[in-house]
Amino acid sequence: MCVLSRSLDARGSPERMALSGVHKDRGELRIHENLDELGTDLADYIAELSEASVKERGVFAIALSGGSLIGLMGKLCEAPYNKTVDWAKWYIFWADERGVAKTHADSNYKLAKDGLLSKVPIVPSHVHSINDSLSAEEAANDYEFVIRQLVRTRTISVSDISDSPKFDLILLGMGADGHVASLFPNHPVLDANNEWVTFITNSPKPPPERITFTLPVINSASNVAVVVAGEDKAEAVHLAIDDVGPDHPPLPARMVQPTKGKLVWFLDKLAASKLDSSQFSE
Ligand SMILES: O=C(O)[C@H](O)[C@@H](O)[C@H](O)[C@H](O)COP(=O)(O)O
Repeated sequence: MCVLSRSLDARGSPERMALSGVHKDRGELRIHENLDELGTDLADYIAELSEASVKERGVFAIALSGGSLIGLMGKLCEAPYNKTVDWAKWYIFWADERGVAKTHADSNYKLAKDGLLSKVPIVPSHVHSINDSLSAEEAANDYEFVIRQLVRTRTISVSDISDSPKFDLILLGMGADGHVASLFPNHPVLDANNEWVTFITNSPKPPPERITFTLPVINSASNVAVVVAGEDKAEAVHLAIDDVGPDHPPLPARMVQPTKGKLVWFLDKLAASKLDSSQFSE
């Protein structure tokens, strides 16, 4: 990837270097040799956004997804982040949740609780999980109601160009089919524009019932990070980032285009292996 630059990480550590670059219209790319480096860069990035947001607004409203993302965030539970991050100011949300009990192995809440939230001093009342005792439709409505209350009190900011919530950071994984959150390719859920939170009952990836942020909410965030690792994702990364022409209907990941916010891709070199480096600049 000759056009990408090898730069110091955010803390200037010579040991932790990433290939980084900017795609002309698909955001910033941070490509890492291995998952260890990716995890360190991701932890640095989240810690910096948290610090900036707490300084500016007094709180940090962050939305998580499921999948391998949570494991890749694991370094946040370690030094120095476990001591330096202002955890008491974090408010946690989910960009999507699966229609299972919170105690179920498939629950995104359980994944984050076990892998991250139980290991750092988050205030329990700041954890806004999706209600697992309701139907998918009711849970989506209920979650939107919760978010509306928190927008009203400005725990979550509001977009200045629509009435959408403006999360400080939304973290997304991406499936090999290009889905993000529970927004799947060719699914009518991609057209949900009037709701902040919606639901599906026929997910191609089990379990079938899911609750998800809609694209307008994702694209209203101040920051969106898409975190992708593994060779099986390389084709979807290529289709989501490179200019591939009109023959390819846009993948959901390609529809992630923050209106005013910043988009950053955290990739390992396997996931980035099919990118067209001629489309990047330093
Ligand atoms: O609940 C979910 O299934 C997700 O939130 C989903 O969008 C996930 O992030 C991707 O499928 C990537 O998952 P992997 O990183 O595990 O492939």
